Amino acid sequence: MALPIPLPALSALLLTLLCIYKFLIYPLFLSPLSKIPAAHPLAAVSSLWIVYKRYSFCELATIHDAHQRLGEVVRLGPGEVSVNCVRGGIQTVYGGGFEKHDWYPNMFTNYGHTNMFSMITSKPHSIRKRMISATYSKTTLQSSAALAAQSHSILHSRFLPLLTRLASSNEPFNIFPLLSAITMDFVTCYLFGLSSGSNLLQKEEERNHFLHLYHCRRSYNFWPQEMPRMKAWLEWFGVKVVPSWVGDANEEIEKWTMGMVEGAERVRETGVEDVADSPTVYAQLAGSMVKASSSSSPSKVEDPTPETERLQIASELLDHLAAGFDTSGITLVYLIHCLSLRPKLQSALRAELLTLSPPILPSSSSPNLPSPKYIDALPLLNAIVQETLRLHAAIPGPQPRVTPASGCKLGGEGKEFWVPGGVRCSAQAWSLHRNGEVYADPGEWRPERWLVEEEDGELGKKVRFVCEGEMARWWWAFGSGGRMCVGSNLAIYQMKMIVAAIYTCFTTSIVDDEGIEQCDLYTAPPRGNKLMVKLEAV
Ligand code: HEM
Repeated sequence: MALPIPLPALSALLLTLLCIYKFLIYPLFLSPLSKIPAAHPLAAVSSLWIVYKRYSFCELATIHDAHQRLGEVVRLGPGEVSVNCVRGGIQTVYGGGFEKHDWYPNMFTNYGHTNMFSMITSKPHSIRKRMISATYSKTTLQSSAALAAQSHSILHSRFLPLLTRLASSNEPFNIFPLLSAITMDFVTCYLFGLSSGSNLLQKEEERNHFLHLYHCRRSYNFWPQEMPRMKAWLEWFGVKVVPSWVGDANEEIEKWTMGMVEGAERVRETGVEDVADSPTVYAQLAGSMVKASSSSSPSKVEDPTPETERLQIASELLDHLAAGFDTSGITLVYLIHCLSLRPKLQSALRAELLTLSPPILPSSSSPNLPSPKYIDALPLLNAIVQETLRLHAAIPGPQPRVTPASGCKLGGEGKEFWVPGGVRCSAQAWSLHRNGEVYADPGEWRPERWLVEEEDGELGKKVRFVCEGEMARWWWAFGSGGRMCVGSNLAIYQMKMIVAAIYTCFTTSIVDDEGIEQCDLYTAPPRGNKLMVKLEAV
C-alpha cells in the first residue's frame, strides 16, 4: 500500500516539526529557563542578539540595563543567564565552585598551555593553586625581604626620580602608561627577581613597544572568545577575521616573558647574591612542579617532559604578569583621576601619609620604606582604594561559569528559578557595584562611605575604615570563591605603595581627561587610553 504522503516529504515535515519544537516551542515555553525574564525578545530562541552586543562592545551596559528592568536573574540566551544578587547569585555560582566556561581557555592560553586562570576543571586548578597561592598571601608579602628590596628600588631609583623630573618640567603628561609600567615592574620583579624582571619605568622605548603590543589586540578578542568555531570555519574559507599581526604580537609577548623566565632560572641555578634578585614566585612554582612530577602521589595528573613543564611555568607566569599589571594600572588611573578632582582630599591623604615612619620621600633622605603593615592600615588610603575598585572595577565584565549537571536554584529568597545543568551563567561587578540599595548614590566616587568617625579620647576624633555588612558582601572587585583573584594582596600592596609615593610628594591636577570613561569590556581601561595630568611637588 502506498503512503498518503511520499517518504521524502514526510521526512521533511517531521524534521521541520522537530526543529520547531527544539528551537522554538521548547526554549520559549517548556525549558525551565522560560520562566526567567528574557533580556530581549529573541533571548529565548537565539544567542545572536547578545553575541552582537558583545561584538559591538556594549555587553556590560546591556546586561546592567536588563537587571534594572527585570530583576536579579535574567535570561541572555537559550542556554545562558546572568545573576545580580549575593544570596542565590554570586554565593551559589562562585562560592559553589561552578566550573569555568570555555570562554577562558579560548582566550587565555599561552604557549599552547592553560594556566590557573584558564583551567576549566577544579582538579588541575587546585593542584596548581596549592603550588603558588602561599607566595601571594598577605603575611608572605608583608614579610618578604625580596619584595621590600624590590619595592625600595622601584620607588626610590625609578619612580620618584622620574616623577620629580616630570614635576619640575611643569609639562602635562599621560600618566596611564607610567602606571602600567610601574605595576608591570612590581609584578615581574616579584615573579622573576629585580635583575630578571622588567624595567619599563626607565626604558621608555620598551615600555611604549610593549604597551602597543598588549593593547593593539584588544578589539580582536571577540572572535576567539565568543565565536571560536565560526572563526576557524571562516579561516578555513580563507576569511581572516583576526589579522595575522595579532598572532605576531602574542608571540612577541610570549618571547619577552620567556626571557624573564630564563633569567629567573639562571639566578635560581647560580644562587641569589642580592635578596632583591630572588625570583619568589618563579622559584616556588618551578620547585613545586619538579617535586610534583617526581612524586608518585595519586593526585598527580600528568608526567610532563621538561620542555612541557617549562612552557607550563611560562604560561602561568605570563598570565600573572598580564593579570597583575593591567588591572592595577587601570585602578590607579581612575584613583588619580578621582583624587585630582578633589584637592582637599589629596591634602587629607597627604596628612595621613606623613604619619608613616619614615614617610616615602624622594632622595636619599629616606632610605627605607615604611612597613607595608602600616601602609596597609591607613584608613583613608584604604577607603580610597576600596571605593575606586568599586566604581571603576578593572574587571567589571561577566565572569562566565557553567551550572553543574545536577542543576541549581538561582535568585534571592522567594524569587528563585530552577536552572538545569550545562547553562552558562555569570555575574558582573559593574552591576553588583551599582546597586543603589547597598551603595547610596552608586555612581558617585565617595571614599567616605567606607569610613566611620570615632571618638579618640583626648586626641579628639579619628576615622576608621569599615568594610562589613551588605557593602562588603556586594563588593566583588576580585571575584569570590575558589577562582577568586590569587593576586589580590599583591595588587593592594603595590597600589598602596604607589599611591603613597605619589601623594606624599606631589599633587596632581587634570589637564585633559577626554576618553576617561571605561570601555565596555571584561577588563576595562579608559576608552582614550590616557589621562593627561600635571604634577606639582609639595
Ligand atoms: C587591581 C588589581 C586586580 C584586580 C581588580 C583583579 C581581579 C581579578 C578577578 C575579578 C579575577 C577573577 C576573574 C574571573 O574568574 O573571571 C581574578 C583572577 C585572577 N587574578 Fe587578579 N586582579 C588584580 C590583580 C592581580 C595580580 C596582581 C595578580 C598576580 C600577580 C593576579 C592574578 C590573578 C590570577 C592568576 C587569577 C586567576 C585565579 C584562579 O582562577 O584561580 N591578579 N583577578
